[in-house]
Amino acid sequence: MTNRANGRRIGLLGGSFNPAHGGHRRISLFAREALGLDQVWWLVSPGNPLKPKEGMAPLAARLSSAMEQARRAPIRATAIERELGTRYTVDTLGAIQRRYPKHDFVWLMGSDNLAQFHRWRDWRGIARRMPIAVIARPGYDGAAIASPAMAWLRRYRVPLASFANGGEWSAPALVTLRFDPDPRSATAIRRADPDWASRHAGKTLRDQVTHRPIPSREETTAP
Ligand SMILES: Nc1ncnc2c1ncn2[C@@H]1O[C@H](COP(=O)(O)OP(=O)(O)OP(=O)(O)O)[C@@H](O)[C@H]1O
Ligand SMILES: O=C(O)c1ccc[n+]([C@@H]2O[C@H](COP(=O)([O-])O)[C@@H](O)[C@H]2O)c1
Repeated sequence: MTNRANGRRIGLLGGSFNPAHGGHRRISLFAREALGLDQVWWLVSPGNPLKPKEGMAPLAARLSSAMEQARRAPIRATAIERELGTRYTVDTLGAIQRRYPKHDFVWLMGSDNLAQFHRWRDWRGIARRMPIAVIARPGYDGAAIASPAMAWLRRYRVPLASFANGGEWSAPALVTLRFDPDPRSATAIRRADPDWASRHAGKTLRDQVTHRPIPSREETTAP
């Protein structure tokens, strides 16, 4: 991967991770390889502004499941939004870029999120902050292509090669990653195990013995 003095190429995957699953791991490793990233950081959200709180396990439980899924991979599970005090992605990304000015970031998301991206706060502002890579997801690709956000974003589409060759990144830029789509979802896991959230209802971040704080400023070591 890249070998620049301090800066690294980082993919950011935000999500509820309620719970994390093998699909998150697989798409992260796929995106890392395809885009030539050093690491992927998972931003386990304290609360998606568009999702109901009902059925949402505590952050500590979701972070714990994310750490489990990220094991022995160049993936770092974080609760960075809790630490930064941000709720909206546009604010989170600004704060991360200020904290890590030497890193290059790319926002990763599944095509289900692109389909409703136009409902996110200042979504064009997000696209202007960093490139976006969208990962195909079974059942959502049609809606993503026809989405209001895509009507604006499509003019910024770039070929995968422009990312992978280690060249300069600019934004807005949209790259679509096509691979053997992964049908796994947290919804399916919760359906199969409806008590998942309630079993973890009392967990707090303090219980999280394995909780590691977010990477220190300009940290360069792999997780
Ligand atoms: N199987 C998958 N294929 C492609 N993208 C995925 C997949 N699973 C999750 N993602 C993406 O990972 C990010 C975080 O997803 P999230 O934590 O909401 O999991 P989820 O499985 O989509 O959950 P839920 O079913 O509760 O909506 C989102 O950008 C989502 O699109
Ligand atoms: O900023 C917003 O307006 C916004 C609205 C909806 C979702 N998001 C982010 O989208 C990411 C994916 O969320 P989720 O719940 O679909 O996994 C997560 O990082 C959320 O914080 C952000």
